[in-house]
Amino acid sequence: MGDVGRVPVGIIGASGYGGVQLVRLLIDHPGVELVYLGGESSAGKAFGELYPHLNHRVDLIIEPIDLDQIAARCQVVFLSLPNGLACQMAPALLEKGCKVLDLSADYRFSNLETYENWYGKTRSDQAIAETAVYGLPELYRDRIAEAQLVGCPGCYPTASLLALSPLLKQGLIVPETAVIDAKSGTSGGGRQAKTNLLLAEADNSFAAYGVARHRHTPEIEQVCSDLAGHEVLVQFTPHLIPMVRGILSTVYATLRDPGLVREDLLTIYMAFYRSSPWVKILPSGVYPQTKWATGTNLCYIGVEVDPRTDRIIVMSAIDNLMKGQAGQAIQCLNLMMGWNETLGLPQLSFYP
Ligand SMILES: NC(=O)C1=CN([C@@H]2O[C@H](COP(=O)(O)OP(=O)(O)OC[C@H]3O[C@@H](n4cnc5c(N)ncnc54)[C@H](OP(=O)(O)O)[C@@H]3O)[C@@H](O)[C@H]2O)C=CC1
Ligand SMILES: CC(=O)N[C@@H](CCC(=O)OP(=O)(O)O)C(=O)O
Repeated sequence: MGDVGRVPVGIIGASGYGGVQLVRLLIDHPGVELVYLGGESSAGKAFGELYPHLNHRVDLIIEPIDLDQIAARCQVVFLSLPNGLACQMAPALLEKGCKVLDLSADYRFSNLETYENWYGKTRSDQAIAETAVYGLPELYRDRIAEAQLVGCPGCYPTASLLALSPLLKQGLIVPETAVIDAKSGTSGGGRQAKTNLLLAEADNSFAAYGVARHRHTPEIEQVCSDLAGHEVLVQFTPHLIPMVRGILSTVYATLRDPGLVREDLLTIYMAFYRSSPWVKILPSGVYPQTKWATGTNLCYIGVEVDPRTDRIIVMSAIDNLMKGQAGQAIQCLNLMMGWNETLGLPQLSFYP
């Protein structure tokens, strides 16, 4: 068991990019003790052997996955696994009373038919999926605080939804006109070897992929529909850019009231995110850069209006492994445990 007062926490999938980012954050988190790391091909290796720069801080061995044992040792379990595995593990952990935060797509959809159609996997745990809360704190803070199971958002949906939410919630745009043009660094694809993520393939190159069919589209649409109060379809195009960390999402939409100017919209965004410590609305005329967010859980948002087209253009920048993944999962953990949303997350920001 963990130290008195500290919550014992485990990570399944500790060797991956999400896993190592969780480890780096959790070893300095004052509320938790990291007691278990699990994996498949890495099982049996010392974590410090895989990540020597953390050897002096982490003396855990990556263990094979025994759910009974994990539940006996951990109060909270992070699942940082490829899609389709969390749904095989979460039910047993939940039944034994663990709180579960899943970083994959398995528990992001309330309707599993959508998941099955887009992810090509069959599921039989609709009842459990319905208990899961979508882990975007800026929209679902109260529900996350009560949840036993959180389905953490994808990286593109996080950046894109934070840009779109104030507009949808207040009916300021025609939802169907939303076009999302997003760019990600290569770490978004995970640590496993993939040809398109090799330096020789990705460097000095910039291209769209998954055009008109990327699986983050229905995830973004689910939340947009929730905010708009009716079914909304959006156009989402992701791009791979030659950098390691970061996402820049640029969102275009037609304003319902063509009289709105940039300053009006900035006031609306600032009010919407007034109680959200991890969203920074940039001053008038300043647009976000991905490097400002690197290593932080921050989402930077810049807003512009084009009076010639009556379109709003919103730009959001995050670190895909932080606000887009591990950092956001810890923000959710903080809410689930009744702690301050910022606990254990680095405050450093490159923009004042
Ligand atoms: N990278 C990103 O920017 C983001 C990723 N996500 C999602 O988070 C999840 C983790 O992503 P990421 O960290 O990038 O992935 P990685 O490919 O870097 O890591 C995957 C992890 O899963 C483990 N694993 C794979 N197969 C099995 C198995 N059969 N049983 C047990 N463990 C297994 C691996 O362990 P081992 O090495 O031991 O085999 C490894 O630790 C994914 O669902 C991803 O889609 C979400 C938001 C952003
Ligand atoms: C650059 C890159 O490959 N990015 C990943 C998105 C990572 C992510 O958030 O995926 P999940 O929804 O599976 O969690 C992709 O487009 O598949």
